[in-house]
Order: sequence, then C-alpha cells, then structure tokens
Amino acid sequence: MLITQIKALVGVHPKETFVLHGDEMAQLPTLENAWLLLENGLIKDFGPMFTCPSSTENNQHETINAEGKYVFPSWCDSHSHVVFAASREEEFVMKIEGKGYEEIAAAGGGILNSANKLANASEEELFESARKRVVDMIKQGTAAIEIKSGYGLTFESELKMLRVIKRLKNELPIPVKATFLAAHTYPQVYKNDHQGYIDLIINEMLPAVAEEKLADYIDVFCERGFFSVEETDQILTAAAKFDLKPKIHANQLSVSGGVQIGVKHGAVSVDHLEETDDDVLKSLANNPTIATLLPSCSFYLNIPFANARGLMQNHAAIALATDYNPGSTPSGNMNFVVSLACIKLKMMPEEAINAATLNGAAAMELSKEMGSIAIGKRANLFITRTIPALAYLPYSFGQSQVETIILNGEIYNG
Ligand SMILES: N=CN[C@@H](CCC(=O)O)C(=O)O
Ligand SMILES: [Zn+2]
Repeated sequence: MLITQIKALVGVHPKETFVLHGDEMAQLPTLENAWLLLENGLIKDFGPMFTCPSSTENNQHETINAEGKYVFPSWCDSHSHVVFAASREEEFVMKIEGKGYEEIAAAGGGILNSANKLANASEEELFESARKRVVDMIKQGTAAIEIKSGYGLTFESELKMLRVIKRLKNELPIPVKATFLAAHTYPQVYKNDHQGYIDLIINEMLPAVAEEKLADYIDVFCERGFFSVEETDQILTAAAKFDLKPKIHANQLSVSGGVQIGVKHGAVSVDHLEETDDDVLKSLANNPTIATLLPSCSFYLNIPFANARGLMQNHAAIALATDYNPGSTPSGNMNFVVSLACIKLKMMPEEAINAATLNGAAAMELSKEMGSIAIGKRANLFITRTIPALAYLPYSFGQSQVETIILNGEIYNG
C-alpha cells in the first residue's frame, strides 16, 4: 500500500529511539507533504513527495491519497482492564451522590463487585465482551494493548481471566500483553488473613500462571487499604523467580511508596501517580521505569491529575494509557486521554502524542515494533480527517478525527 500527499507524517523518530525522557518528549519529528509505503505488514519506506515512487510503480500498490490529512502511528494503550463481566453504573450514580472510590469499595462495591460478577461468567462470554471492547478501541486508533487480570481473586477465576487474555492475544490483529494482577484487592474470605492470600498467589497461582505461560508481567495495587509496600515487595520478589517483571498500580489514592518499590524491582512501569511528592519524582529521575499516567481515571473519579510537568522536569519517561475498566475509567478512548493530557496535565500536544505512542509502546516493551513511523516497524497507523494542524487532534476533544485505520499494512474495517 502506498499513501501519498500526506499533509504530515507524524512521529518519524530515528529507528533506534525506543523511549523518550523529560525534554526529549517535546520532540515529535514530523515530515510534511510525504508518502509512506507499506509492504508485508511493515513500514517499507517513506519520504517527501518529490521522492515518491513514480506513478507506474504506484500501479503495483493500492494507493491512498491523504491530501490535507495526517498519518499517525497508532496509539499504544499500556494499561487496561478490558476483561470484565459487567458494567458498574450503579457505582457511577453513588459517586454522583457524593460517595468516594474507597467508600464504595469498603461497602463491597468496587473490585469485589466485579470479582463476584466475573466468578459466574464463562470464558466464552468474557472473551466475546472483551473482544468487542477492543474492536471499539481499535476503531478509535489503538493498535497495541496491555490487559490485566485482577477481577478473579481466586485460583480458578484469575486463570480464567488470563486464558481469555491469551485467546485475545491469539485472535486479535494487534499486539496484546498480559499482566497478572491477582493482588488487586483482598477477597472477602482473606480480609483478615492477608498472608493467606499472598501465599495463595505466590505458592499456587504464580507457578500455574508461569507453567501455562499466561502472563508477561506482574501487577500489584500498592495502595492504602489494598496492598502495603511490604506485601508488594513480597509478591514482586516471588514473581521475579518466574521472570515476571512488574508493571504496578502506585500512588493512585495516596503517596503509597508504590513508586519506589516498583523502581527497586526494575518495574517496566509504575502507573497512576495521581499522588506524588518530591521523593517520588526524584525516584523516577533518569530512570528506565516509565511513569504511566491515566488522566481519564482522574477525570472520572474526580481525583487529582498527575504531575506530568514535575516528572518531565526530573527527566522521567511518561506514557499515557486509558486504564479502561468498569469502576474507575469506563472508557477506552485514547484520543480523549491525549486531549485530557494537554488540557489537565498541561502536556504539549507533541509530548502527549509521544507519550501515547512511542512511550506507550515502551511501557509494553514493544517499541522495537510499534510506536513510531520507522522502516521495519509494524504498519499499524491511522489517517486523520482533513485537519488544519497537529494540535487540532487534542484540541477537538470528544470528537474523533481518526478516519482510516491501517493494521498490519491493510485497511481495517472491523
Ligand atoms: N486501582 C485499581 N484498579 C483499577 C480500578 C479497578 C476497579 O475499580 O474496578 C484502576 O486502575 O483504576
Ligand atoms: Zn488500572
């Protein structure tokens, strides 16, 4: 496929650039009036229009004229919980009435509510509903995703969720990474026996997950009222023996120590970070652990927005992701995330786009194949409608400017 007359080809980073830290995030190399050639599912070549392969050569390729339009590398959504059995709009109404996230969770809502619903759902039902959610996300420009377990909380249900994610990995046309999150909350029966549940995770679940190769990463919700730093440390230490690197939930509701314990264990990413202090920012300075920010969670829960500028001033790498889940973020729309990052985190459009593409790919260890326009990378991208400028994309929040989806070098129609 040959795409011609592209108003601007966005994210043409050097092939060997795999992640961007601090002020590097402001650099979003863009080629104006460009062409892009895709072959065998990969990016074959690109350049300015005056070097475009001649029209006779063009006849060998399906050609798309993208005059007035931008071509972006697809969004890489590195944090989601899209496998769940039922929505939780009743909690949405409780929130409007003034109840907080922790209050709802303490009353048996929240994650436990989702776990009860998931226990009775079949693998087939979970697969089908999650597949539909991901297809909707693909249509909004996402073409790589991380998916967590964590609504199982028993041996059987956690493995059931991970098998569903494995099937999504096999059947969806985009890269999928799986994260084992049994340590999402304490199930009711272990409410007063935390060590009992941790032992179950470490001695029974982890070996089974590793044996079936069901997970790429380990996650723990390290938070006041959930898993303490010591408990997180124990689980991450055990997971390391099975080569599962951490991607953890940290500092969502309090300065929990989650970021530092994640960094200590060489986490690929520490996610949320709505609550930070100077020590947290410094712990990520010049660090390979990526800070994954989830502004649509802040928006929905009415909690603080993360300190993106402070992180960038400390030369941290920031990724942006949706956190799509039925409790704290019932939305998988990366376009909205990028808009919120600009509006609420005060990220510049270039910074936000880098965070949602190359750094999102890095937060799934996928940036050798995804996240930018570079020769040899997977041809997953989207073409916008006719738009006046790059900044128009986040500016026009809540409206989709994504017109054509290309996955593995072919137009995707769902
Ligand atoms: N905070 C922990 N996990 C999810 C929410 C889970 C839920 O409420 O169902 C999150 O990332 O926001
Ligand atoms: Zn989450």
